[in-house]
Amino acid sequence: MSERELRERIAMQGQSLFDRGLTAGSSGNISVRLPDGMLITPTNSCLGRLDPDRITKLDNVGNVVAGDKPSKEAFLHHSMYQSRPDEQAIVHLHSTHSVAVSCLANIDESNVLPPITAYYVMRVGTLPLVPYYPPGDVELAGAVEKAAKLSHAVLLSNHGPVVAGGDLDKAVNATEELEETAKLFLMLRHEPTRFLTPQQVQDLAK
Ligand SMILES: O=C(CO)COP(=O)(O)O
Repeated sequence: MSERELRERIAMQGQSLFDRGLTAGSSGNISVRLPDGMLITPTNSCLGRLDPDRITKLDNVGNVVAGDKPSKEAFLHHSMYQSRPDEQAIVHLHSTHSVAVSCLANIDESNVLPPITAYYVMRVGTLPLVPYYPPGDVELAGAVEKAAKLSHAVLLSNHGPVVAGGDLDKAVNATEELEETAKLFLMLRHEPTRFLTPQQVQDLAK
């Protein structure tokens, strides 16, 4: 895809997420890896109303090459790309149910959500919890770099999900699968529940 097409794709996916209530106000950010850097949504922009021409282009060391001031999470996106060399796009949202789960006490911090459905296992798999740091904090980027070595999807404590994918559509689809599974988890939390067995999870990897 050309850089022009990638810019339009980011704007289209941002609008789709916004229109369906998966991102509110000016929360969230999206990036796509380029051979010489990345495209990332500008800071304080509403993902539902992105202007493709104003999406920021950063070079490999984080200098702005084109577009508006970058998202304050540009370091975090950079760190995730460092840990996941095969991933080409990253979505970060403050989607309601994922944020709710990120605030729960007594969860398994090495893998926050149990294997509720096969699709969750296939699209997300493992979800480590990243300790709390303020948005845009360079220590948050460092903690994400560490957690992302374990999975392409991580959950920021009291903040929201960050999900990488082989392309932007895959990153968006995995983020939505995570949000739906967080919703199911909250619905089932106080019910006796059958999760997929370790063998059933293993079979999905074949
Ligand atoms: O979601 C956000 C912070 O986590 C929004 O920050 P930006 O507007 O700088 O992208």
